[in-house]
Amino acid sequence: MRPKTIAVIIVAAGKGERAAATGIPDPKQYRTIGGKPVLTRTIAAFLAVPEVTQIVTIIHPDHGDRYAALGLKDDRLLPPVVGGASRQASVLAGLKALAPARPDLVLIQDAARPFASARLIGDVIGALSQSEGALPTLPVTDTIKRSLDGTQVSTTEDRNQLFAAQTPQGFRFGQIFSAHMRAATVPRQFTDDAEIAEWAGLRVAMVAGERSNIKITHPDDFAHAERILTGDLAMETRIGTGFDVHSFEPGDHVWLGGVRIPYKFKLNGHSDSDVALHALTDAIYGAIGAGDIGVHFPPSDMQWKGAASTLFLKHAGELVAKASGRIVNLDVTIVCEGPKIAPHVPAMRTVIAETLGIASSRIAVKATTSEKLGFTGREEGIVAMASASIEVPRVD
Ligand SMILES: Nc1ccn([C@@H]2O[C@H](COP(=O)(O)OP(=O)(O)OP(=O)(O)O)[C@@H](O)[C@H]2O)c(=O)n1
Ligand SMILES: C[C@](O)(CO)[C@H](O)COP(=O)(O)O
Repeated sequence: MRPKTIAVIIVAAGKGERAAATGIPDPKQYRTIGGKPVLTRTIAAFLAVPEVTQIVTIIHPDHGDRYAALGLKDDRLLPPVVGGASRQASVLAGLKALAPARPDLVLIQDAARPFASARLIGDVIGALSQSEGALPTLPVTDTIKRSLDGTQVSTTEDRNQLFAAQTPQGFRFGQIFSAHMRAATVPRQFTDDAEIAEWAGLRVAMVAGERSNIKITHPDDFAHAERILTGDLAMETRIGTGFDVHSFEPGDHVWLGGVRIPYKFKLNGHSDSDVALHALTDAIYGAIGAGDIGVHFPPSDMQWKGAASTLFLKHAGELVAKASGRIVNLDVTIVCEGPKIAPHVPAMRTVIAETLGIASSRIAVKATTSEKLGFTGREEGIVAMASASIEVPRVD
């Protein structure tokens, strides 16, 4: 397959009025964090991703000299383009500038978010293989109130359905370009590109955002940004392991890795007995110190009788999100003489990826026989072993 062309629009044409501080003349995107201008950091984050083929920065008409003073040089950097009076208008200016090159994909990024990681950018690109749009989000952790007059609480929202949107937001170029062109003709301001995509009827998938991917909006966000750089708000990596065994009984199929595989036996157990998903689920629980599958889904509870094990895996993924964590990678090994696992590995990776909302490149499924030794060798059952690597906010 032809490599995809992936362009990036970095919108830097705002005035940064809310972040302005007395005695500091530079707008926020030209101020420094850790000695480097915010905009330089944002652009560098995308230059660090080899799949990115071109980057266009949208600047304010008064900031030409400031942009030139950054001294940025790279073959993939296009000349800056002047933006409009709103973020929406600035993005459209970027899309128009890219139209002659017509890239396959476009990522739209706020200059004011200097800490998007290469991994986050990769996840957004990865999600675009299955979705028309990809949006990094974080679950809302504060209780959210609605007020009709700004002084009295009117209602409390159900935060379980609320997510904070970040950038980069990724799209197929042609689709977001025509959506933006149409949006420019209606009397409505859209605050992000995902909202324009939703309005145009495009499907936008959520990928896990990052706590460190802050938008510098207010003066104290600079201190916050310095703390991110010095590691005070850094993430740490946790490892969890999972192990599961189920015995065979007469039957005609097994569930493994979320896939139904015809076989001469079935696996005995309370749920669908998917050993591979059980081991993975326990590995995730283990990495975040959240007990094990039996604690959350007791076998004594009849509601889990025959349950699809994707339900358990999804729950573990939700606990990771609640802990503001993110799955780095998962690895499971299935030990059995049969059925043959290899033909089903791609489908298993897809089910696991979709259940957890992560890229399938973060998932490995492997299989081995035990050389006819032991209970797996005698075809009495199947074993699965898994490990999970998960990043969570550092605790000291
Ligand atoms: N006319 C505009 C307005 C905003 N942006 C960009 O959109 C991003 C998100 O906007 P925001 O953080 O609100 O920036 P400002 O508009 O600069 O901030 P303020 O509203 O405080 O002036 C920023 O990188 C900003 O430079 C833009 O390119 N063109
Ligand atoms: C696009 C955005 O970063 C998503 O959170 C945000 O909406 C941009 O900031 P603004 O203040 O709404 O312009």
